[in-house]
Amino acid sequence: MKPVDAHLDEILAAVRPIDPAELDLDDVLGAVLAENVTSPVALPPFDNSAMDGYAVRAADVEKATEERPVLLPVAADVPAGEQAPRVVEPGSVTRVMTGAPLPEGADAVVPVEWTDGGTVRVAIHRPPALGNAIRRSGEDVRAGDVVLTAGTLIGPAQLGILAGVGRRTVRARPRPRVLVLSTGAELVDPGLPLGPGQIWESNSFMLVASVRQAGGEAVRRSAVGDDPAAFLETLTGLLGDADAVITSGGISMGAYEPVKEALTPLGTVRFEKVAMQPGMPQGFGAVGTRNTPIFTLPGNPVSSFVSFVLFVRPALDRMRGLPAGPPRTVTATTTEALRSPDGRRSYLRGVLNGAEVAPVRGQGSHRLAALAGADALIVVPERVTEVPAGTAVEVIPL
Ligand SMILES: Nc1nc2c(c(=O)[nH]1)N[C@H]1C(S)=C(S)[C@@H](COP(=O)(O)OP(=O)(O)OC[C@H]3O[C@@H](n4cnc5c(N)ncnc54)[C@H](O)[C@@H]3O)O[C@H]1N2
Ligand code: MOO
Repeated sequence: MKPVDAHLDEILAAVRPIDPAELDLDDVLGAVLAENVTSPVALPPFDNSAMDGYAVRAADVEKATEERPVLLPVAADVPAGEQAPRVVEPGSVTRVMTGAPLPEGADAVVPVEWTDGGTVRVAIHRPPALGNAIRRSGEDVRAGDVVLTAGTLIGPAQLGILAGVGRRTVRARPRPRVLVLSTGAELVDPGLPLGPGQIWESNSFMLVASVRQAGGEAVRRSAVGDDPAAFLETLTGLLGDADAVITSGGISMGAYEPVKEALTPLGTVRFEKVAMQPGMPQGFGAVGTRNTPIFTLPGNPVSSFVSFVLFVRPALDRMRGLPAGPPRTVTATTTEALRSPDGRRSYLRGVLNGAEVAPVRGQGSHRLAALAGADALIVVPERVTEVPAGTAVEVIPL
């Protein structure tokens, strides 16, 4: 059987980062920057007030106390968005709002809470320190500074600074578009009634969610029947400009294996057994004129889920231009004894609790409810068949 690591290596060697494109800011959440972004201006662009209050010359109000407030005329009023009067003359103040430009000569802002809030004259009853509540031009970013580097994953905060430096579009690798197809004549869409021998289709929902969580966009097509020709037609029809395809089911040793039967003659998808439990039957290759990578995952729901974590997720990372490799593991102590088949690496579902991990009840690869109660995969190496309680094990947090 093929080792897990060899299968992942083969996949990572075959998939390439998606070409960058000029993307609108509204479409870049989850994309990965393909340029260094510099700021054309300083941020803040001008000295401005950090509080609603009064721009003053600190020396004018240094003697202010609760008992003896200093009374000064309000010479001007500057809301945010207005240009400041050129200068605040000694012995007067300018009323300012948060974000308003500071008038020349002002060296402190007195928050309105330290005053009587006057608009013609103001009584200030507490002296500000020099520079109080002033945000200096360029203290966040200087003009020409690189604010984000190529390879950065764009999240909400990164979107904030892109907009903050005035960018409407950026060059970035878009999120991979993934077509998700599930196969099986026994499958019925949730929401519809079940007939005899039928079950509700769950893999396509789980895999679409996995794709989205992994930073991709997904298109779902559930319950393609068990006819290889119909499967191939559906695949070809939906392939379009997808960056990757995931299928579930139809790849093992049964009499009706539409995915395997449809794709094997193409010669571009390899079906093999990978030394793991669950998820032993695997297929990977390329389809269509654009050599779109295809992952044919086993139909058992837990097998599909684990295969995504081990193989598809790293591949999507590579396609996004992010560092890609096996899932991150932590070490924990198992609270119970574990069993694993000889020659296969097990990924047992478990619950991680600090430095301890407990396997969930029900390790069968059809046990969706048990999977839903887990938040980690406990890794048992190929040659290990029994792990006593209290042993340190590697764990993949989910
Ligand atoms: N004789 C053998 N039988 C099986 C072997 C084997 O080596 N020899 N391998 C077993 C293993 S391991 C797995 S995993 C499965 C993989 O089978 P397929 O990928 O062909 O999947 P199916 O046969 O279509 O389905 C398996 C199982 O999962 C249920 N299923 C499938 N798709 C969905 C879905 N979208 N939503 C919910 N449930 C789904 C399906 O009803 C079956 O119960 O093969 C073993 N057999
Ligand atoms: O390898 Mo299968 O994936 O056990 O259920």
